[in-house]
Amino acid sequence: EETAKVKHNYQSDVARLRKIVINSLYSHQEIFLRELISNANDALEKLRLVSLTDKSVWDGSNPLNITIKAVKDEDGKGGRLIISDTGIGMSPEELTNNLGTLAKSGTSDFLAKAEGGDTTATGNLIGAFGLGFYSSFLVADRVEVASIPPRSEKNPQPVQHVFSSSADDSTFDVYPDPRGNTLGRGTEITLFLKPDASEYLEEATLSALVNKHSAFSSSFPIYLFERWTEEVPDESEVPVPTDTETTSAAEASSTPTSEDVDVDEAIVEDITKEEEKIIEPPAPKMINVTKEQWTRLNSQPPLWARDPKNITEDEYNLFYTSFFKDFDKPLAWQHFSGDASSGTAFKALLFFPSKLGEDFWQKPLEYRAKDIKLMVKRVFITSDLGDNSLPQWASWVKVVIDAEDLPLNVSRETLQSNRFMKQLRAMIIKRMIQLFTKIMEGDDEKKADKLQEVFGSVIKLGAVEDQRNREKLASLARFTTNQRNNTSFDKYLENRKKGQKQIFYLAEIGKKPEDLAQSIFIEKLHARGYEVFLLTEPLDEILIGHLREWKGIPFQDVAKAGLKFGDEDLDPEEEKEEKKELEEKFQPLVSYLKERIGDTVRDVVLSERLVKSPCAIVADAGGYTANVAKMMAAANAKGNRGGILHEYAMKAKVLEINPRSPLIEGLLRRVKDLPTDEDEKDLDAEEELKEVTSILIDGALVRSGFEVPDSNKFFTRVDRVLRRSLGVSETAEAKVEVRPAPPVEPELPTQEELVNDGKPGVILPDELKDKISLEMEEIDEDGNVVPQHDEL
Ligand SMILES: Nc1ncnc2c1ncn2[C@@H]1O[C@H](COP(=O)(O)OP(=O)(O)OP(=O)(O)O)[C@@H](O)[C@H]1O
Repeated sequence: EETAKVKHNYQSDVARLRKIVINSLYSHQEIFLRELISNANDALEKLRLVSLTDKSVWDGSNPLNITIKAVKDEDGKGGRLIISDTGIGMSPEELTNNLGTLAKSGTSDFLAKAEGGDTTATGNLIGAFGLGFYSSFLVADRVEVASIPPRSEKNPQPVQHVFSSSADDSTFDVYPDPRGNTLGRGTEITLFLKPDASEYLEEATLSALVNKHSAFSSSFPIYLFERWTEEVPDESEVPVPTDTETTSAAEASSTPTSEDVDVDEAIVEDITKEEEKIIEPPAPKMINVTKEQWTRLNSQPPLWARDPKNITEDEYNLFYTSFFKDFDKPLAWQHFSGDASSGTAFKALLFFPSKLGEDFWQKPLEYRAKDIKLMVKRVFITSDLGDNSLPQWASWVKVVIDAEDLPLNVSRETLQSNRFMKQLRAMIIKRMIQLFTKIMEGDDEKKADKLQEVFGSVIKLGAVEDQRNREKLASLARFTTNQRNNTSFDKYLENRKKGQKQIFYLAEIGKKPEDLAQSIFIEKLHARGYEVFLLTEPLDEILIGHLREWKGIPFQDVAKAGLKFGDEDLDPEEEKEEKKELEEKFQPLVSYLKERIGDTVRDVVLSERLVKSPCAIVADAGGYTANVAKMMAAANAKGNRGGILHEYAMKAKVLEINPRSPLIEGLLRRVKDLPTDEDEKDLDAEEELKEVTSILIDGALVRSGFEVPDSNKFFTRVDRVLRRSLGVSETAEAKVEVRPAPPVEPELPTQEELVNDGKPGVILPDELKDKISLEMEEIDEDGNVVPQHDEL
């Protein structure tokens, strides 16, 4: 060849990706066709977009389409598959950059995962990530891409180039196409199929595959080259008179050679001859002719333009997976049309995926919608809504929307200020909430559960983020309570007790609802049959903080002061009397504790919320609950101190004691027994009581989810109390004899010492130690084994 080939090395990520593709996606071989068609479709869309502003690129006359042609080798075994488009094409630089490098962010992480054998990653690989061009190597040993950009003012003399690569090369070549400009414009991808991929040479297979995966993925026509043979009367021949001899002569010409005819066929032939003698006149002479034709595969109008009544579930699923390149079927969809108030008629399809991509949760606040495909009269315009982009919580939704009468040749900037575009955002969100509601209120419980599983957090995020739709989204949010799962705020209110003027909740991030249900803060509520929301997700408490109330009823953190059952007024007289008595009775203990509590808590009160537990630490209305204190501590560890307010909030806690707990009664007795007279002071008893009190307060902190201020002291105290109850001396120390380490040894060990000492760096399990002997070889700088010296 005259033309110089330029050899390039693949960027290392490409080499890795190709390897993963070839090794791990073997069972998904067939996706290559969908990926290549999708690339061709993109190239055609780009051409059409460019031509809106530069007519020299495409004047609208010559066709925009995708063609597929299979060419079998002469020997009938292998062959080539050629996929062409008349799109934007690629210059030699673009061939090198687009096909030789991976420009996508997050690729490396992704590849590492897939290489580590993460099988969910392989599914994502096809879906979220998209393999694009590299999927060619699933079916091809070698791929040649010939491409030429359109003639334009900037590039008046484009030259058709070829990118060529084998599946196992670490390099690729780019060179001028020796055939010259055969394409005119666009790209032609030739796959030299692997021996085990020869099924993709069958037109029926190809046609079925396009119908399955790609029929909807392009609005440009996709043509398949079909070639078949037909038996037709040979019109070139003069009609033959009924003459047996000519017939057998004609037959002889189309019969295989004698070597090919086996015995069975010879017999069949005999029978045929017999029959011929009976049937007169003989059939006209037939010949085989080869017929060829380009058949359009995707002649149906796009799915969104069709009547929903005539569309099957399968069709929606297939459309979704191919159009949005998702590996999994959608969870739900809505097909709708209408006239926006701007006067623009449109048809639209909205899908909920069956899971949220990892990239969404990694950075939900930076995530931008990328799957809102705006079409005008079936022509793709943009998926960039610019300033009208969806709020984060909704940005994962997948929508195709086809407007009838938007001006086609407007720039993207003017498009964004178009009224229709401004309405689009609100319209999509409205439909999303509608679809959420429909599923939540529908009969399909499984689907509703799945919806909560996948989108539960997103709904809560929306309720926090989207003030306008807060009510609606919050009403879709579901929580676990001490009584049931999947409870909405409305359902909670239906279950409210008479007089109850608060919605009770308890929050601790990361805890399991079952564990939270054991909390001392809900002991009494639970025992009395009140329902309490158990909030365990980070967004839950934030949402409640934003809402403050539901239908006029305020939320009450049950770990905070201010909890009211609401039926206190209904308390019988005697109970009120009893309460007063208790307060008087426990007054000495309360006073004693108030002296002892120091900095940890602000006040000591008799508890209304405890049933079995002796005491609890409850946050003031303005203070931090244990949950918030933990989050603040984590934030402070990163260096931002909250100042005085923070200090205050950390300390704004109250110790509640349970007058019905025997432990507290016992404590009261001890306090009362303390001699008050200076002379009679029993220092031991005083000290003991102090210790017991400290343990009780610390225990209350831990039980209530807080940290003890000094865990060392705490355990020393516990230790002392244990000794006392075991009758062990409180001062006796552990008998210890510590042998000091041998003296300092600055010399490094010799090789021999090391070798004899169980071979450094190689650790064998005990049971193998005497079965395996390791032989050490010395290796010189060039990597050769140095001959061992004879042992003396
Ligand atoms: N038929 C084509 N015509 C013109 N350019 C193409 C064609 N096929 C691929 N390209 C170019 O090569 C680039 C890389 O293609 P590839 O299929 O690997 O990834 P992609 O299409 O960008 O991403 P994805 O397949 O995930 O959507 C494309 O972005 C495009 O610029």
